Amino acid sequence: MAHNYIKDDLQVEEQTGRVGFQIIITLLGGTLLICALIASFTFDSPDTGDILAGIATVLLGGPLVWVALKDLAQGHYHMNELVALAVVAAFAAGWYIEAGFIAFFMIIAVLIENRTALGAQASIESLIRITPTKAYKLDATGNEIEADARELQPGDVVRVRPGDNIPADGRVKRGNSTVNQAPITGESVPVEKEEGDEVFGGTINVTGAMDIEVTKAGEDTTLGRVKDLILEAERTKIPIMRMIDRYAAWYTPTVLMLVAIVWFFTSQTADVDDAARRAIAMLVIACPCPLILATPTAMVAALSAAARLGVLIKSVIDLEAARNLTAMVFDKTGTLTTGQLEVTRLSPAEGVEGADLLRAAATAEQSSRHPVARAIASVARKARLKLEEPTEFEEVAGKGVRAVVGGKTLLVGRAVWISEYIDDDAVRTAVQTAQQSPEANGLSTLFVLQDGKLMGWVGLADNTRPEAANAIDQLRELGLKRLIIVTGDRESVAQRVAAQMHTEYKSEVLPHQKLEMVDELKSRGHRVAVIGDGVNDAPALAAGDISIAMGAAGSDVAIHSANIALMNNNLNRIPFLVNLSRQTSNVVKQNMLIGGVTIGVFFALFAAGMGGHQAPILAAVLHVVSSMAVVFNSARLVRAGEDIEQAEHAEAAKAAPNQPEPPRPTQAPPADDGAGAPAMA
Ligand SMILES: Nc1ncnc2c1ncn2[C@@H]1O[C@H](COP(=O)(O)OP(=O)(O)OP(=O)(O)O)[C@@H](O)[C@H]1O
Ligand SMILES: [Zn+2]
Repeated sequence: MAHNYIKDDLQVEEQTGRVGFQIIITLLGGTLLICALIASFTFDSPDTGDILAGIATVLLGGPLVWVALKDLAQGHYHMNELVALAVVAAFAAGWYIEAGFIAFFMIIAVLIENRTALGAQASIESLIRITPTKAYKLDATGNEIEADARELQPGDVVRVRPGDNIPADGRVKRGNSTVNQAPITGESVPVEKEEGDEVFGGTINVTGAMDIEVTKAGEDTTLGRVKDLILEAERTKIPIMRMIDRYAAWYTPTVLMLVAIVWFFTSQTADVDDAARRAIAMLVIACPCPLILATPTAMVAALSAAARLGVLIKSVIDLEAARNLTAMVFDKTGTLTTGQLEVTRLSPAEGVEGADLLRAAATAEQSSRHPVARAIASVARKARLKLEEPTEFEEVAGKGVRAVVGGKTLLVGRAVWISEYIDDDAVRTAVQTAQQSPEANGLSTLFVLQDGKLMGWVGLADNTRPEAANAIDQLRELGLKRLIIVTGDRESVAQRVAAQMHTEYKSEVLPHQKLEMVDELKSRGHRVAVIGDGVNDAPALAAGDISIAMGAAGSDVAIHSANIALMNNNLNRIPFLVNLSRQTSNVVKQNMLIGGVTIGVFFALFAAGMGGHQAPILAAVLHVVSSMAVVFNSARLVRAGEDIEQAEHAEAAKAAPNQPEPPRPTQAPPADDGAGAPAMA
């Protein structure tokens, strides 16, 4: 904040309270000033006017001078000194009305600056303050008791009805519904929720009633994390902001010196009053508010626009850097594709039953969170297979899993890795043949090995995200030179996806090779963003100049491992980010120009005697106007991404009327139909 009337670290509410008090003082001072003006015109004796203006100046200028003195006493220079000095000088010269007006305009500037800054912060706060305070907890007998949402504990079960805010993060225990997750994910299309699905505190339950088992409550929820991150991001600084902080100490003395020089010469040639007016006007116009506000107001506005679309930028440094990216490395599974794989083929080896192959694969994969593991688990559930608990389990990143069940060792994973464990040449050839077979073409394949014996393979398919190709086209139009898909999956799958996206690709890459690729791009001078879902790509994410985690809602790891957390899975947020970064940079440049030109040009003009008798008040008005121009210019950024939002709203509205299921009453868990078992080959 430009003038430090208000401590940054106060809570918003307290700040708002302070601002309210200041408005009253300002209004009072302003009224007195106007009375003083009228009095000085209507009464012959100027005394009444002067007394009123004097009181107004003390009311308005008092705090200003007080803060300046306090700053001086603490040994740091701020811009307050310049204005304070101007007010004191005008007061000392007996120009009470001028002194009053300078103080008045300064305070108006401060109020609007603070209001707007608070406004931006408050918009984020409002995004955050949606955390509900009430919850309906179910006790052991199934009775609802009203409870404080902040006092919920993991394990509690709460009931939410249509229209309720969901009080905490949790998992649906009974019932189903659609949920508007926009407060967290920035996506207004409601999401279907059924038993076992994850829900987030602060999102809005739309159609049905659900019982939810709390997994995280209070500050631990996703909403709590998001709030912390946004507030932290606002405190971060890009280098130019640090530079301004550093030069601020030199600024005030330099201005004072220049003013002293002008004063020295003009007081000898012109009359002293004129010299004093010039000096006062120069002090006022030199106040660097517009320059100091130029960057932070733009950054905060951009951060809040991004947050609204579910793009959590954790530091303004990354917001600033995004505009200069030249390359992007995309993970495939879960990033460009939905990551919701489907088992489309079971291909048991001779003498093995399809069901046994599936059971073996599912048993080994039980504890894995990899998308392929989930796909297999889901089919096994639908086929109602009973699974044994492995006695040993190990996941080899980017390769597969190893489990020991009933004394037998199961290996499930990619062909190359599995082949390492096959002694029999004929079997190894069989794996290769299967891998190259037309049935496996375009499918992700997992081979299952039991005690060195091949049980067969499982084929999985994944769909590309509908908006992916378009998002990548936009990135290309934005001038990004290299767009590369890097995947651990096999060639034929990677090639198919890359063909749809018109990008380069690299397949069958191990996690550490993803990292090496990023390093290589960087060594060639590229500024690289890595976009991943956090599964087997954490090292690559860490290596990027900027890392972007997809679908971060619900995954603390993803939120924390990347510079930018995308709370939804919508890839169009990535070109939006690059655009936003460029817009923000432009706004900052415009602001600097507005501030620099106003201060530089008018400083010189006032030195040359512009404005005559009105110079001090004119300077105060110009200072307010230029500060406002900067603040409002920045505020334009808050609207960035509105087109995306509107398009999504329209889509949500279109989807709403023909929703497949009417609101359903709670309780009865939907029966599992057991259908959907995959085709047996
Ligand atoms: N838990 C697992 N069970 C079985 N196979 C696995 C497992 N984890 C990895 N694999 C095998 O290793 C390969 C590479 O995995 P990795 O996670 O690196 O990439 P991916 O999921 O295929 O795609 P992307 O790299 O685009 O995310 C997978 O295609 C799969 O064949
Ligand atoms: Zn100022």
